[in-house]
Amino acid sequence: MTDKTIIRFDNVTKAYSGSTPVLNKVSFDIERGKFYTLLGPSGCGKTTILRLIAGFMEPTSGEIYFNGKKINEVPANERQVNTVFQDYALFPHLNVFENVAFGLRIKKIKKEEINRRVLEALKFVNLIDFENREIVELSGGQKQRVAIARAIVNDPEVILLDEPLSALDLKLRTEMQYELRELQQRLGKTFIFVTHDQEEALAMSDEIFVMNTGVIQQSGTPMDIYDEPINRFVADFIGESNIVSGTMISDYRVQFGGKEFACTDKGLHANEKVDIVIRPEDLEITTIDRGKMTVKVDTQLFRGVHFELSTFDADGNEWLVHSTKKAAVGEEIGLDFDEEAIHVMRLNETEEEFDKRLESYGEQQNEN
Ligand SMILES: Nc1ncnc2c1ncn2[C@@H]1O[C@H](COP(=O)(O)OP(=O)(O)OP(=O)(O)O)[C@@H](O)[C@H]1O
Repeated sequence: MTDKTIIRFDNVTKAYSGSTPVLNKVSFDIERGKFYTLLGPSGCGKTTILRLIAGFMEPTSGEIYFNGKKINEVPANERQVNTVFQDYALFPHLNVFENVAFGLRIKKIKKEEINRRVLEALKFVNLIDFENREIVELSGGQKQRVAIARAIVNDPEVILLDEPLSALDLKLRTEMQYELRELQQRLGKTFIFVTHDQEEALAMSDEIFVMNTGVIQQSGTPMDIYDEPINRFVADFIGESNIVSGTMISDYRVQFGGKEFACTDKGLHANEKVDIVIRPEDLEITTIDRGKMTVKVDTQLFRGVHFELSTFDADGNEWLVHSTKKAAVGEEIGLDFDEEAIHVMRLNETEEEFDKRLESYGEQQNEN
């Protein structure tokens, strides 16, 4: 734990009413002032983590710390945390001002201070002049902003956002992604954002926790996770990937698709079974004699910035290719790629082991 740590989960398990745990020994640190995203498929436990942070329930085992103090049993209204819910949870019978003022009125704060704080919060979310509007008179994006104003008016240290953009159409959703990120930076508060949309997570976050079935599979910056996925699940969930099985031959040599290739990985056992990832944009179309691999083009789509090809090697492995060059359907082509494009993933490696292994590659580079 460092001075910057605001929330710590230490081996937190949560089981609802005696059933199998929906969170299984989850540990992580959240630093002050950063934008975090919990990313994962439906039912993996993202909302459960938010509820535990908010204090809507207690963990079955493990400890939760806030600013270094254990808060497992601290009630929700005594935590420095506010939540923005998926459906906004606004009061339809109150206008915009009263929706934002609601929590402050309950706390019996003076009228002048309520006025000042509500108007300040509305200004923050660009809703000045909207204070007398009824909720039904607002667009989806405006309702969203009222919900955010209602969270920030309490001046919490942490704001939790549970899929807050999922009800918006694609265009507004993209606009709100910029807006939320910018708002977080202006406020300088810690945001913990839940989504199952990987593009949203990559675009908005300082740090992403990729979750599956109650555990965090990998945490890191968007680029770290995209460039160095820890396993098949993460590689498949974040961006598009070509994933095949392979065998390590020796340090810096790996075999897949019936051929041997140079790679940048070391420290694995000879003959160790591994998974291989190559991103579609790292594959270049070339002639068969220049290619490291020969594949047959099955389909080709024009995607505006690139062509998207589905190709197959002789072993029947599919290789997706994103390229500015085009090929002909049915044609045999060569695929070229750098050795850095090959990501070797150990089977069942823990995040700690994985990080250590990658660090050792860095040390090697520094020595050279
Ligand atoms: N109150 C509850 N009682 C029993 N089981 C629950 C309860 N709330 C959630 N669950 C179960 O716990 C698991 C995790 O739920 P959670 O809401 O945390 O997932 P999620 O990742 O947020 O999913 P989604 O993206 O669909 O919201 C799910 O299998 C869900 O059915």
